[in-house]
Amino acid sequence: MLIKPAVQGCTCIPCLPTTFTCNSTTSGLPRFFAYLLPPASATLICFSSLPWCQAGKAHRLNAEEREQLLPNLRAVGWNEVEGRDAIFKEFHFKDFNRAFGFMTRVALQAEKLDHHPEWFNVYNKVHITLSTHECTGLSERDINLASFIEQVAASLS
Ligand SMILES: C[C@H](O)[C@H](O)[C@H]1CNC2=NC(N)=NC(=O)C2=N1
Repeated sequence: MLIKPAVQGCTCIPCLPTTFTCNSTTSGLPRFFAYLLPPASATLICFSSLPWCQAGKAHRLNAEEREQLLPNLRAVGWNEVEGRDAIFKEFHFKDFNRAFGFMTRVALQAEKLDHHPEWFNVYNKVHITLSTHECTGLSERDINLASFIEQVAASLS
């Protein structure tokens, strides 16, 4: 079942992926799988049907949600941090301008979402760790921000 972003989807993310497939409900909320294009090999990311600004307190992802969401992020280079409930990815760009441009675009969206990455930059490298203070661990906010970050990185490479 295909759903147009204008009808459903996470309104917190303006740069919505192009294709949505509707799945069964989880915890009473319909969930949507977005195939991010590019990259050519489709990446599967799940969004809540509600933007988190309306979704109340962030909750730590449960085992079922992790099983559903993390493999797709692992496939594009995100890894779980050892000893901490967070995800990490290292990005490489052609030069400092591209790295800083990437950070600027992510920063503006992070501020809009009120969800901020922990990051480190030197020259063309950007290290990003995502975790949610509010629940001291990984929440859907991190998955959504990682998805946005992937889209920005793909648009710059
Ligand atoms: C008060 C303010 O809304 C919160 O501290 C926001 C800001 N940025 C945030 N960023 C992250 N990564 N997690 C949060 O829980 C969070 N909360």
